[in-house]
Amino acid sequence: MRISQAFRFEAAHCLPNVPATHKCSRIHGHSYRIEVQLDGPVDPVTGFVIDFSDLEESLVEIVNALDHRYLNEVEGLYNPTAENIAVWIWERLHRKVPQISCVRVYETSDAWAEYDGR
Ligand SMILES: Nc1nc2c(c(=O)[nH]1)N=C([C@H](O)[C@H](O)COP(=O)(O)OP(=O)(O)OP(=O)(O)O)CN2
Repeated sequence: MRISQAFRFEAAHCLPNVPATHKCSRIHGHSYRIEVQLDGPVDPVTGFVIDFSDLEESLVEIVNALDHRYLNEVEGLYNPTAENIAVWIWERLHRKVPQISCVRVYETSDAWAEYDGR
């Protein structure tokens, strides 16, 4: 069974490794949407893969570390592309919730990066 939970955060960033002429070399903001997906068996008693509330609790620390921040200053996010944010979230969440199968980061409503640990 596959389940998913989404959360949002607002943050500013710039991309330090693009040319100075690239628009993303300047500080700008995004309303990020993150989708976390989990794969696992359904517990026959609860009917859950995992309780959404427990997953939400595991996400609180991660959201607090990102929400209303300048992402380049967050430890481990010197170059905060959508790809690198997906890996950053995966690494922190996977320690707490080993059933996660992928993390998807929407930087805009049209563009996302997805990481599944590979
Ligand atoms: N592969 C990636 N490419 C880009 C990333 C990224 O994280 N991974 N990030 C950016 C910038 O952060 C940029 O702000 C996003 O650019 P864009 O998709 O063009 O978004 P806009 O809202 O500025 O879109 P408009 O179409 O100009 O309105 C760039 N590339």
